[in-house]
Amino acid sequence: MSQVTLPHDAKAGPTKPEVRAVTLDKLGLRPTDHFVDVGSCTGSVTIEAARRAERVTAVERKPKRLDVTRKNLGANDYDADVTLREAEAPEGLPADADAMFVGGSRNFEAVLDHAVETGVDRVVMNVSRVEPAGDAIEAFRERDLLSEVVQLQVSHGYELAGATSFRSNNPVYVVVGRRGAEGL
Ligand SMILES: C[S@@+](CC[C@H](N)C(=O)[O-])C[C@H]1O[C@@H](n2cnc3c(N)ncnc32)[C@H](O)[C@@H]1O
Repeated sequence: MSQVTLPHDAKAGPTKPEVRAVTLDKLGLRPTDHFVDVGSCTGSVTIEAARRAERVTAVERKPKRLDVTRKNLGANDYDADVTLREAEAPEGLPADADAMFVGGSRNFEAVLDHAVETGVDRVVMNVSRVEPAGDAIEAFRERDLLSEVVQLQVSHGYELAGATSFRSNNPVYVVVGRRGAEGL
C-alpha cells in the first residue's frame, strides 16, 4: 500500500507518521469497523483508517480544515465509505462507532462520555502537553477506559560534520482506552 500523501496543508499540521503508526496499532482497526476521527484536520489519520476499516466518519470543527481533509483524501487510495462532518464534537459523532481517535481536544470529556454511552470499544487520544495529558489520563480513568499510556519521543537523524546527529520532536502522550478497562 502506498504511503499517505498530504499535498494540502493545514495550520495545525498532521499527526506525525511514527505517531500515527503507534496510534493505529493501539486502535486495532478491523475490516468491519466504523472508525471516527475527532479533529480530522489534514486527514492523515482519516486516510490511514480508511485503508483498514469499512466505514470512517471524520469530524472537524473548522470548515477550511475539513476541506483539507477532503482534498487529501482525494489524493490517496482507500476502500472505506468515508463521511465528513463539519461539527464540534460531541456534535456530529455517530452512535455506532467501534473505534475513535481524539486528535482534537475541545470538549474531550463530553466526547469520551459519548464514546462510553454509545459503546465505543477502543478510544485513543493523543496529547502533546503535560498538564492536558494528565487531565486526559484522569478522564479515561474516571470512565473505566484507561488501558495504557505511551509516551513517544521521536528523533530524526541528520548529517552533522560527516556523522549522524538527531533532531527530536516534542514528546506525545498516547492515551489508550478500551471499554471496561481495568486501569493501569
Ligand atoms: C492537532 S489537530 C489534529 C491533527 C490530525 N490528526 C491530522 O493528522 O491532521 C486538532 C484538530 O482538531 C480540531 N478539533 C479540536 N477539537 C475538536 C472537536 N471537539 N470537534 C471537532 N474538531 C475538533 C481542530 O480544529 C484541529 O483541526
